[in-house]
Amino acid sequence: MEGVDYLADERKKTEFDVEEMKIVWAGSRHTFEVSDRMAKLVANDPVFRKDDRVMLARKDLFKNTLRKATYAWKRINELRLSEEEASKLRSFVDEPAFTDLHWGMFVPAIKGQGTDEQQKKWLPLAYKMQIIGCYAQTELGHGSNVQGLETTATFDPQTDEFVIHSPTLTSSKWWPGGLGKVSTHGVVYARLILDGQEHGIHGFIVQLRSLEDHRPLPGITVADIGMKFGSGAYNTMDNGLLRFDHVRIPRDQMLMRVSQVTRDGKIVQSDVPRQLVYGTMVYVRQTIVQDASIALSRAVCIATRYSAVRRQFGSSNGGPETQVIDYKTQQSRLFPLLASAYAFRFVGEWLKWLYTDVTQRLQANDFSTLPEAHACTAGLKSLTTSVTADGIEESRKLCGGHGYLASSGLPELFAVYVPACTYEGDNTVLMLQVARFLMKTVSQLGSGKPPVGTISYMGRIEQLMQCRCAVKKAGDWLNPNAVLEAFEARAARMSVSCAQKLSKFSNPEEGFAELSADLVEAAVAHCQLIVVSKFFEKLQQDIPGKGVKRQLEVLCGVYSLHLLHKHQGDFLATSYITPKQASLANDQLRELYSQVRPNAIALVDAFNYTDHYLGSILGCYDGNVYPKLYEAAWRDPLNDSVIPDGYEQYIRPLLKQQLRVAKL
Ligand SMILES: CCC/C=C/C(=O)SCCNC(=O)CCNC(=O)[C@H](O)C(C)(C)COP(=O)([O-])OP(=O)([O-])OC[C@H]1O[C@@H](n2cnc3c(N)ncnc32)[C@H](O)[C@@H]1OP(=O)([O-])[O-]
Ligand SMILES: Cc1cc2nc3c(=O)[nH]c(=O)nc-3n(C[C@H](O)[C@H](O)[C@H](O)COP(=O)(O)OP(=O)(O)OC[C@H]3O[C@@H](n4cnc5c(N)ncnc54)[C@H](O)[C@@H]3O)c2cc1C
Repeated sequence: MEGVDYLADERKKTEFDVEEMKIVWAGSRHTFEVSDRMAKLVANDPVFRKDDRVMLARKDLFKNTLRKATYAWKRINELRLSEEEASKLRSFVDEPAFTDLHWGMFVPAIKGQGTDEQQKKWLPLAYKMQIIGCYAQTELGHGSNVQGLETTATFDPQTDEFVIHSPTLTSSKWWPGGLGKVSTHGVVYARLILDGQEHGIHGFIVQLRSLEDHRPLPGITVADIGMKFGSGAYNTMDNGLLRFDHVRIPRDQMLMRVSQVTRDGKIVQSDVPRQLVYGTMVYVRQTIVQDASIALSRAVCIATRYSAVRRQFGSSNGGPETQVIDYKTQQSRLFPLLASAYAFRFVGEWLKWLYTDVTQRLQANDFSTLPEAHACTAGLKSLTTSVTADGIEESRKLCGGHGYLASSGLPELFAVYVPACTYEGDNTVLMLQVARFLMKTVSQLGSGKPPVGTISYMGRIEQLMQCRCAVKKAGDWLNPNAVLEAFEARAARMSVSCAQKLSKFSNPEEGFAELSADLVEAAVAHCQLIVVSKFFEKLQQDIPGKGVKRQLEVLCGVYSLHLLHKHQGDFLATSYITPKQASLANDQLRELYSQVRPNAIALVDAFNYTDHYLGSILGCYDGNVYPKLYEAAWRDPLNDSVIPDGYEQYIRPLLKQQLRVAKL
């Protein structure tokens, strides 16, 4: 029935002010209002329709994306949207496109690594989209190991130019989004060669296509790399390949904030650390953490609403069957994901602050917090994307068979999301960077330089190595100090144990390689501690609205205790807790699930997602799932005719043959 809210009874159970929770989720009233306005603008515009996407062949799909991206740009200009509004609008269009890389990497690379003069020249062109850019770093043979890139940029002092060249097949650029068919320019990463000597990897602005007819410029070979995982999904993006045959660019197109090359071909290093060449990746990793909470919350919203609609077993006297959300097993799989979505939201908010802080310091030539910013962005990118990718797949399973339908929205969400575990740094490679930072911190303990920021707990290492958990009853696990100490002791002990094992190797690099699996586990423990502690910090803030803070306390409990339960091996092996205390944590967790249950629907309503953005019949706001599934089935092109194409050619002769066999 039109207009009926099938989840109304669920919504009546809510114990908190959902409107206020929407503000908490958005980050501020202003952000909420902008998001809400942009989401509705996109949802109400038929050009942004996306339910047909999985049916389209690649060429049509790509052209459709070009149409939407161009139309979005037109609307942004017509409505004179601010940068914030424009970025929200693009995100609600919800379709990977060349614009993601233009705004998300090309522009930030010029901003972060270009001199003032270079910014003045290139940014206005990019802001007006008079040039379209991509970020061309990865090569066919080299992705994780940036120092292993093979593309060369050789300075020619005769002409005051760099010669960009791809010396081997494996040096072909491979993967950059927007490169395959659209970008006119790229920030290309290459090995700088001056007078026959190598000077490491640097970024160069290179024009790739003519601004007149879009043809590749002389010496440039460029194409799309082909279909990727899933239908629809990331295939809207033209990830590309690119080869250079001695392509010449003016000297001033090397991004020169970190190092400058003079007219006579000498390199001048500024005070800026060389790692700032990697600055765009740090920026994007930070945004990926914020995006993880969005992707996970979408999947959880779908799975939660559908779990309240779906009923299986337990009917007595002809009454309705049990809502699957009432099964404890369903709760123990779903509610930790719900809590993780909120946890990632808050840690993402904090990471954005950290990034802004480090950027301001860098501008004042204070580089002291750069190593921590690198470790936090790398580690949290790795942790949150891994959990989110697994969480989307778990949400699909939580929806049973119907979760496998494209119309559930989950298969496409998964296919679009999973590469986040790989791009911007493979998750294992990034966790090893965190481990390197942890080992360095442990080795410097006692040097008189106290660890600060997210690593400051290491300053209490003696206490953390000796303390024992004081929990006596399940309710004691609700005490934030008990939980924090447990996570700190676990992280500290795992790091120290790795450092002790490492010290037995005469060659530290060999030891690091040998122990790398243990080191990744220690890094994960450290990153989980950051998320838990940032959730507790959020709860210290003034949070208005009836029952809002209480719900967040419950979710924080679910987040931390489900991790404690899942990783109880770590907590037991490091002798911080006893098996009895582990069991009490699990008892408390079960109790918390019961407290989440009546509020579950309202907690996902607080994400404020439109049905358009969710793109899921199972997750639609009114819960009217079955008629919508039935109607959607009829819209499938296969159902355009009763007798399928191919009947005469294949099915009929087959059946005829069966008939002949039967007559024999
Ligand atoms: C929408 C999707 C679009 C996708 C786009 C893409 O995927 S784009 C492509 C994305 N591609 C990728 O993401 C590729 C991933 N790979 C990489 O980022 C690098 O190759 C690496 C970090 C793995 C190794 O780096 P390396 O070989 O240079 O060296 P090393 O390990 O020997 O470390 C030396 C020192 O540098 C430090 N340090 C390192 N990074 C940073 C940083 N960002 N900041 C600050 N510091 C940093 C490190 O801590 C260490 O410090 P220490 O101990 O001396 O005090
Ligand atoms: C959808 C998508 C979009 C992308 N967009 C861009 C873009 O716009 N621009 C761009 O430049 N690049 C882009 N990339 C490339 C991306 O950044 C790389 O794929 C990524 O950095 C991983 O590198 P790799 O492919 O070399 O993986 P590999 O390093 O080859 O990884 C293979 C395996 O080896 C393991 N491994 C590697 N090194 C180590 C180690 N030291 N220790 C232990 N294990 C290790 C990894 O964990 C992984 O299991 C994109 C990739 C994808 C999938």
